[in-house]
Amino acid sequence: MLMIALTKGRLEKASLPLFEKNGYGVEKLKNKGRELVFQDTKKDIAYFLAKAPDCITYVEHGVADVGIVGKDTLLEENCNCYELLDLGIGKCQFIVAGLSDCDLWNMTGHIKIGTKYPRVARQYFNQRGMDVEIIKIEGSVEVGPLLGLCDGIVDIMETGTTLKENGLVVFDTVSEISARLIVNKASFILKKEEILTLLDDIKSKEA
Ligand SMILES: Nc1ncnc2c1ncn2[C@@H]1O[C@H](COP(=O)(O)OP(=O)(O)OP(=O)(O)O)[C@@H](O)[C@H]1O
Ligand SMILES: O=P(O)(O)OC[C@H]1O[C@H](OP(=O)(O)OP(=O)(O)O)[C@H](O)[C@@H]1O
Repeated sequence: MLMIALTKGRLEKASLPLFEKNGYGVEKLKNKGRELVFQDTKKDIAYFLAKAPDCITYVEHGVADVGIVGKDTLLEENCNCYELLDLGIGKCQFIVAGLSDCDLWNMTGHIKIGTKYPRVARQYFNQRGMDVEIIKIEGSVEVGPLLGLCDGIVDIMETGTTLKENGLVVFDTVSEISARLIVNKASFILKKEEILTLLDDIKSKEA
């Protein structure tokens, strides 16, 4: 039996078609209430829903054999597991943004950056040789520069609508993001065949 941790929310919705179109029985996941653990109706697989960093924790501890998590979370958290597949879903970018009248790169003095991803932001600004203060924000990150909490943000952009509607512009792209399939290291030895079958089933057939 394989146990799969799915990131709740956007990635959960984007992952379901990958399973569905390849003969997996995920209808209970599609029509769920508050239930969080589901048995596949066609395969010997169980799925459960968790927040992205918790998916990593469950996979690292071997409670889940496999997880589906965004590259953003993998870059932010230390993940001691195998990243085996780019699923090509949940595509977006890490960007640096701010108000259009802010010249972030030529600012002198104390620079403040708001982000949900302090590690990614710290690494980015360190690489540019910029000493900035990182302020951790849990969501609605675009509000930070608007209200003067910070000069710039490091956040996810998908369509660009949230930035645009809040009067912010992109200063730089940090990296591309998509959902990845991660695997517990011991599971990859003990359940190799099951895992390789899953990988083969759900990897993009167009490639
Ligand atoms: N527009 C987007 N905004 C945020 N994440 C996106 C977007 N598009 C794809 N993703 C991916 O989806 C994952 C989950 O995002 P989602 O918005 O569902 O939850 P979250 O905002 O990270 O957490 P929370 O449950 O606190 O809202 C992200 O980690 C990222 O990999
Ligand atoms: O480029 P867009 O298509 O507008 O998407 C980007 C927005 O989506 C995410 O926020 P989310 O909706 O997850 O809400 P949050 O701010 O509470 O994390 C992200 O943090 C951006 O704010």
